[in-house]
Amino acid sequence: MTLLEVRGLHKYFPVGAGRRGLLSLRVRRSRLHAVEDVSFSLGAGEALGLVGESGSGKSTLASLVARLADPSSGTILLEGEDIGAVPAARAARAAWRSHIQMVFQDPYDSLDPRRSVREAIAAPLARLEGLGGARLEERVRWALDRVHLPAELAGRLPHRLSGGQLARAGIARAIALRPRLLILDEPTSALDVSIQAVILKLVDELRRDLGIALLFVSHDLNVVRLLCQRVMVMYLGQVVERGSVDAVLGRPSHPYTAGLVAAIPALGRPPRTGRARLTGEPGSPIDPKPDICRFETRCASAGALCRTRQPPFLGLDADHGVACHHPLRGADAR
Ligand SMILES: Nc1ncnc2c1ncn2[C@@H]1O[C@H](COP(=O)(O)OP(=O)(O)OP(=O)(O)O)[C@@H](O)[C@H]1O
Repeated sequence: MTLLEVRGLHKYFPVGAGRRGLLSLRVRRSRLHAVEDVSFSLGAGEALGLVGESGSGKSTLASLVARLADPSSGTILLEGEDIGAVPAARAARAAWRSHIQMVFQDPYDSLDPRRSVREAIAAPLARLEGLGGARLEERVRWALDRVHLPAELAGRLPHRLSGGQLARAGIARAIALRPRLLILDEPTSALDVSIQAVILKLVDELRRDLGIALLFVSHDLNVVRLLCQRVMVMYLGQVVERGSVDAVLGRPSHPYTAGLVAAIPALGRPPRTGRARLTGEPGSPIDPKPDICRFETRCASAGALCRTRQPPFLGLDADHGVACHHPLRGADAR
């Protein structure tokens, strides 16, 4: 069953003071294209990884789907209901608010330093579900138990918890509302490597046991491979490749994906070198030329077509698509 459907989502940020054209009376403002024409769907209980270099638009897309920010245009459907049209300021009180929850990189973004863990978990339950008394306490206990956080830590303030305990508390707060979709933005990047693995295992356990779908933002393709069934690769605000983890990371078709995959440090061997290696810097996301492939400046396969037309999104098979005029095939991809 489709839980989430996103169609043609855009997010522009105005930049600079604006310029007046020579022959025009209108002031033209520059725009930063943070998310551009993004479409995807997510099934109930499914995990979708969102990968790409810094600045590719992952966090902006996550915050649009979490309805913490308003899209410039496009549609976001949750179980068929159009939640994208509700302004973010009102979304906080919407009936579907508890169905989508976000876990941030820094637990302090969701845990008030002056509130105990118990209060942090209880507040949204009281506000959104009107829970109180024994039922509220029972749900708080349930959430703590699900994330394996000892009940005796519930009275502590966030600064008296370890990094791993804080991460668990942030997840407990989100799952206490029994969401259908959990959005995790680099949830473990602030943690020690040994604790990261434990927290990721916990997230996977919650997805399996509670049937929560995950939108998982990460720099780390190894983590996405372990945790997700599907993956979406972003470059300068656009989705350049999408599909099952096996297809996209096993047989990448976009030269950019191939570059990211080649850079994965596998156990016991250094990152690959050669054709697939990513070099150069991404172009500017401010007022990008409309008729040009965004990756053209870094692409070894770029030709005349790439400099005159944006590549359309092509379906390669049932669950694998790529936006490239010259997709890689077979051995090219490695
Ligand atoms: N509030 C904002 N105002 C202006 N520009 C913004 C704003 N938020 C993000 N951007 C810009 O939008 C683009 C996408 O940023 P975003 O944070 O979504 O990328 P990201 O892929 O999540 O990067 P990272 O992995 O570093 O978090 C960047 O160019 C960024 O500078």
